[in-house]
Amino acid sequence: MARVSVTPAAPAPGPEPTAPLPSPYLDLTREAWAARRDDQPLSLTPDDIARVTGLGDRVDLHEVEEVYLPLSRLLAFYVNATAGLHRVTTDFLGERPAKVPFVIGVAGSVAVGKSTTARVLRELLRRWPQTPRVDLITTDGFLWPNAHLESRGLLERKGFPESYDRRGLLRFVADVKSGVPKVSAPVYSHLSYDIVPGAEIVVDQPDVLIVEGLNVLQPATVRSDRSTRQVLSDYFDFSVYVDAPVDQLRTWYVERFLRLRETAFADPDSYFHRYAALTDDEARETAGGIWERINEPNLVKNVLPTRDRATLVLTKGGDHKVTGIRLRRL
Ligand SMILES: Nc1ncnc2c1ncn2[C@@H]1O[C@H](COP(=O)(O)OP(=O)(O)O)[C@@H](O)[C@H]1O
Ligand SMILES: CC(C)(COP(=O)(O)O)[C@@H](O)C(=O)NCCC(=O)O
Repeated sequence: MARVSVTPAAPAPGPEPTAPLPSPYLDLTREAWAARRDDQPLSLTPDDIARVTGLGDRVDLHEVEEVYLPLSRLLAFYVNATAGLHRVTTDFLGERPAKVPFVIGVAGSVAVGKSTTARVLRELLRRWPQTPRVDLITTDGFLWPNAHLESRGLLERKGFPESYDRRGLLRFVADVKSGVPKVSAPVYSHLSYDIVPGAEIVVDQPDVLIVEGLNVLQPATVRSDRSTRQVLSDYFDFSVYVDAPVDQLRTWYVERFLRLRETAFADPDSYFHRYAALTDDEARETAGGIWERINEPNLVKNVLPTRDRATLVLTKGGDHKVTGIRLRRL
């Protein structure tokens, strides 16, 4: 009888199944990133910078030159490349080319500097010849009104995914992306701490739409029938996550609260007018309490887990200076 000898199969080539996956990101130092500016002249004056920053804080000019200008250069390349992709798709389909806005999401914690980043990017992108019309919306406009939140026990959950009209937000971005003219969004007021009845912001076929908010990179939730929903980031061509250590974020939140006490809260119409009379210690305690009850749990549970979905992560150290940049390349 013939003897059958069985040789053990050679191990499959490639890494062990348990080996870590390659990182989709390239990590750049601030210096390496700044060099990517490639002699692009700075097109913002100190007055322009002052205009785009919140609460009277100035964004350092070097910061704009070394971090945000190279980012706007990369974005200008992406805008051109994405327009090229649309052209080949419409050619393939035999359709007439239509103008499609380039959509950028800006995510991160409360107080990390999302609004400031988004406003600086808007000013820089407006200066590139292919993107003169840049619109910016913040997702707080899609928070449910206080009365609705209160009736569902969600007033202490402002900023959590369930506190937003997610369908309304998705429809808004989908409409803008598909070229619908004059798409309107509701408006939130930090003064009244509520949606402003009847107010709206209208977005009319811009070259670029920046969508800034805590939860813009939220993944799809699975429905009971196991189908997944569309999500906002399906409509993003690029996304930025602004990151900083949690302790630092708490400090920025409390500092901003102390400044608001002297500015916005001092207004008798402010929802938080009662905070204007707090002493420094009381204000620190109140702000720390809001941070610990609402903003930090939301950061840890809902916002931070979305960081790895961003195209680019800007990591900040103290003074809001960007210390490192991660760019998705896979
Ligand atoms: N790049 C920056 N340089 C200096 N200050 C900044 C910078 N980014 C944000 N800030 C300040 O930090 C605070 C929080 O920024 P903001 O953009 O309002 O945060 P968010 O929109 O994430 O809540 C504000 O007082 C703002 O002026
Ligand atoms: C309005 C916010 C939910 C941020 O909303 P976003 O624009 O990121 O959608 C947040 O700034 C906020 O007010 N949070 C409630 C707790 C607090 O007062 O800090």
